[in-house]
Amino acid sequence: MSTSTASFDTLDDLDPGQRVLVRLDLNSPIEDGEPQDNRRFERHAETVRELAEAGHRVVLLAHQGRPGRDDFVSLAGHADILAAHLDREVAFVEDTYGERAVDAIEALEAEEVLLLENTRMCEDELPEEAPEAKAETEFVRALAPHFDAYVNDAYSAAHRSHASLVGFPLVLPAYAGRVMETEYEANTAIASKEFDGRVTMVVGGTKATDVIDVMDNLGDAVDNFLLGGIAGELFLRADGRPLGFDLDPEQDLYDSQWEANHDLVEGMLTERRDQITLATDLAYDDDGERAEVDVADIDEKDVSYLDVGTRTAEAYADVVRDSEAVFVKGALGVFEEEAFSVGTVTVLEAIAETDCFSVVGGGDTSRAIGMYGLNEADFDHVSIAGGAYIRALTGQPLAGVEALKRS
Ligand SMILES: Nc1ncnc2c1ncn2[C@@H]1O[C@H](COP(=O)(O)OP(=O)(O)OP(=O)(O)O)[C@@H](O)[C@H]1O
Ligand SMILES: O=C(O)[C@H](O)COP(=O)(O)O
Repeated sequence: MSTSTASFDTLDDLDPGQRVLVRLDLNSPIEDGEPQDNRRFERHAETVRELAEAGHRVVLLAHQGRPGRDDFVSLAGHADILAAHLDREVAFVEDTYGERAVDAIEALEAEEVLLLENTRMCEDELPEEAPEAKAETEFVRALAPHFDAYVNDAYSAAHRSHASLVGFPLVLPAYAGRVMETEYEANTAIASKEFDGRVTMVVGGTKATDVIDVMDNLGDAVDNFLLGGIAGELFLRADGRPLGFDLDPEQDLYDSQWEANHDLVEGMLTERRDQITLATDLAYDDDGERAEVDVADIDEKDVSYLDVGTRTAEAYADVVRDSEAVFVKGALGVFEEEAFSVGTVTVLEAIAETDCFSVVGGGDTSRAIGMYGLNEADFDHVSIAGGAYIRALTGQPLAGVEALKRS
C-alpha cells in the first residue's frame, strides 16, 4: 500500500513491464464533430507517459459525450490530440472489446500506447449499476483476461458507476493514476475546509441535474448560489418566468432537465430563496449579434439564452468581491463564443482579483481560464473535474474511488 491518504494503491506500487488497462477522462468539447484540446489531455498525458516509460503495454479506455447528443462521437480525433501531448504515437482501434480490439491489444509491444473506442458505444458501460453487476458484464469479462493491471486516472468521471470505472477493479489489481491521486487529494482537502466569511458558489453549465442535486446537499455550507447556464434558466422558470421550449422532452437538454428537476428547484426556491441569486437580465443571439433583455420583460418561450446579461455579471462580480471562498461549477454562458463570454469572464476576473479561496472546476469551464488570458496561479485550485468535484465537496463518496479502495 502506498503512503497516499486515500488508501488505494498508486503507480508507485505497480511493477514495471505489465499489460495495463487505463481509464482516462478525455470527455471534451466537440466543435464541428471534432474534439477540442483541453487540459484533460495535458494532465492525463503525464500518467500515460509515466506508464509507457516504465515499459508497460498501455491500453486506454475513455468516453465521449452521451448517446443521443451531438457530442457523442468516436475517439479517433482524441488519439491524435493525446499523441501530440505525449510526443509519441497513440494507435486507435474503432472497437472497444470485440475481436478487432483484442487483436490490437495482443499485437501491442512494450512502451506502445493504444486507445480503444468510446466506452459509451458499448451497451454494458451505461447505465449506473453496482460494481458487482458491472464486473459481470461482457465488456469487463472480455477485456480483463488480456491485462495484468487496471489503472483509473479518471477522477472527473468517478461519480459515475459505469463498467469501465467500477467493474475492472473487482477483477484486476487496481491502481490510481497520477491525475486520480492529485485530484482526489486536492478535492478531499477542500471538502474539509471551514470558512468564517461568505461562501459563494457560481453554478452554470449544461448539466443542471448534477448541480441542482449538489446545491440541495450543500445548502448549509454555501451562503450564496449565483445562477446561470441551463440551471439558472430552470430556476427562473420555477420563479414564474416564461422560459423553455415546447419540444420533445426526451430530446432536449433544457426540457428534459426541467421535467427531472422542477419539484426540487421549486422546493429550493421556497426554502432557500435568500441564498439563491438569479439573473436579472439575459443575453441571446439576434442575427449574429449579442442582444440583452431584462428578465422581467421576457414574455415568450422558445428563445435560447446564451449568457447572463451585463448587469447580472457585474452584480455577481460584486458578490464575489465580498466573499471569503468562491467555488465555480459550470460556465454562466456559452463562453466559447466571445459574444457570450461576458458572464463567465467577468466573474472569473473578479475571483482572480479578489483575495479569496477559489476553486474552478469542470472539463469545459476550466478551459475558459486559458481561452481568456486569465492566470491559473490566481486561483487556489483549477480542477479538470466538474460533477465529481462538487460531489466531493458534499462529502459523498465517488463510486470510482470507492471501487479502487476495495481492490
Ligand atoms: N445558457 C447556456 N446554454 C447552453 N450552453 C451553455 C449555457 N451556459 C453555459 N453553457 C455551456 O456549459 C458548458 C460548461 O458546463 P458543463 O455543464 O458542460 O460542465 P463543466 O463545468 O465543464 O463540468 P463537467 O466536467 O462536469 O462537464 C460550456 O461549454 C458552455 O458553453
Ligand atoms: O465531463 C465530465 O464531467 C465527465 O466526463 C462525466 O461526464 P458525464 O457527465 O457525461 O457523465
